[in-house]
Amino acid sequence: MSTHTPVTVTVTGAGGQIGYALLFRIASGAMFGQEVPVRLRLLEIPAGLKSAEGTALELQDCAFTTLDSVEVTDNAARAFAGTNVGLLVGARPRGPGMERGDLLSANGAIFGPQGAAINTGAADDVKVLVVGNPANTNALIAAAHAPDVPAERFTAMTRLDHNRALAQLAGTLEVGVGSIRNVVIWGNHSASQVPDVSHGVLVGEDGTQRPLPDALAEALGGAGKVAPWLDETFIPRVAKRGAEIIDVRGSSSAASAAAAAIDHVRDWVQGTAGSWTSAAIRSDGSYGVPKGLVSSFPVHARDGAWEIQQGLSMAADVRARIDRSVKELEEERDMVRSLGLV
Ligand SMILES: NC(=O)c1ccc[n+]([C@@H]2O[C@H](COP(=O)([O-])OP(=O)(O)OC[C@H]3O[C@@H](n4cnc5c(N)ncnc54)[C@H](O)[C@@H]3O)[C@@H](O)[C@H]2O)c1
Ligand SMILES: O=C(O)C[C@H](O)C(=O)O
Repeated sequence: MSTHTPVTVTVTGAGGQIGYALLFRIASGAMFGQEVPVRLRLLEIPAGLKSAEGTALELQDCAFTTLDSVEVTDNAARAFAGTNVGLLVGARPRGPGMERGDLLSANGAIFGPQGAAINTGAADDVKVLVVGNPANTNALIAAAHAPDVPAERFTAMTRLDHNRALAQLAGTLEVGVGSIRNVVIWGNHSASQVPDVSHGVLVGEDGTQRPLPDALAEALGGAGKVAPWLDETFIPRVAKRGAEIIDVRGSSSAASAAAAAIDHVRDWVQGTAGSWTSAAIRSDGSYGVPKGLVSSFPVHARDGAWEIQQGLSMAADVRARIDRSVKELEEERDMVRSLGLV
């Protein structure tokens, strides 16, 4: 029997498709390791309760040694009482004829009350990852309703975009994903996001490091081919991968989103051991991103806190792309402000 204190994890939208891909991995120890028991709280709306209850039955049947308990509820206060990690997955999808303002307003009605429930009842060390879209601005809304929780504990997921970038690069370079380091996703989790390879390195089997742009030049057949490949192939492929998955699969990414959520929280809790990754976190004004916006940065984690990797140089085209993505985040923030949601 484990001597570790159990971690309480709340997953909203637990009856949905990401929930189904996520909960079994959390329960089996993928997020906190094999020594840490997990107490799961599954939050759904009444229409989703049956599905979540079915998932809870299956979780029980897995007999995971790391699973302490599972509770299903449609009551946010109950779901977040004492929670250490909140995974806010359930969101209102964009319906036919719905404008961006309608979508933000519908999500404000979800993330505002959930932020308030976290404020009232969550554990002092609570960490929140927002997955439900529009993730960055939903995180902003939730944080605004939790004035007693440090705002930097509300993060949004761009790890899936980061992982997609690694996979595209690994395919092009014909190397394993594990040999690619220091790729960054900047900005919003939307088509305006900025996948940036300019600081990337390729680590050889003997530990030698090579700038990623040089490795790409060799793979693509010349240094002059890198910029067009980044502009016309790599960046749009990564930024629009969500739409590609929806097109091919008939519904949005689920298992890859769940895997990215595991990566994000595992790194946040356990640390990144010197390397960096990407996460949307509250801006402290770094890299000219207005303070308070939840934007994706190159980050590393230490002692349970994200830190922005500082001092990276930036080419003019990367800067211009980041400015466009940040402008979109500012527009979303202004819209939720005008709706009284933050
Ligand atoms: N950030 C990312 O990289 C990323 C990647 C993939 C998907 N997403 C987003 O994640 C969200 C969930 O995707 P999915 O495929 O699981 O959707 P889904 O429709 O299968 O499941 C969503 C679930 O949320 C529930 N729900 C709705 N409102 C709720 C509320 N107030 N409280 C609790 N539960 C609520 C629904 O009943 C449903 O069961 C979507 O917004 C999707 O766009 C984000
Ligand atoms: O792109 C989407 O609409 C779904 C999700 O955010 C994704 O990136 O897969």
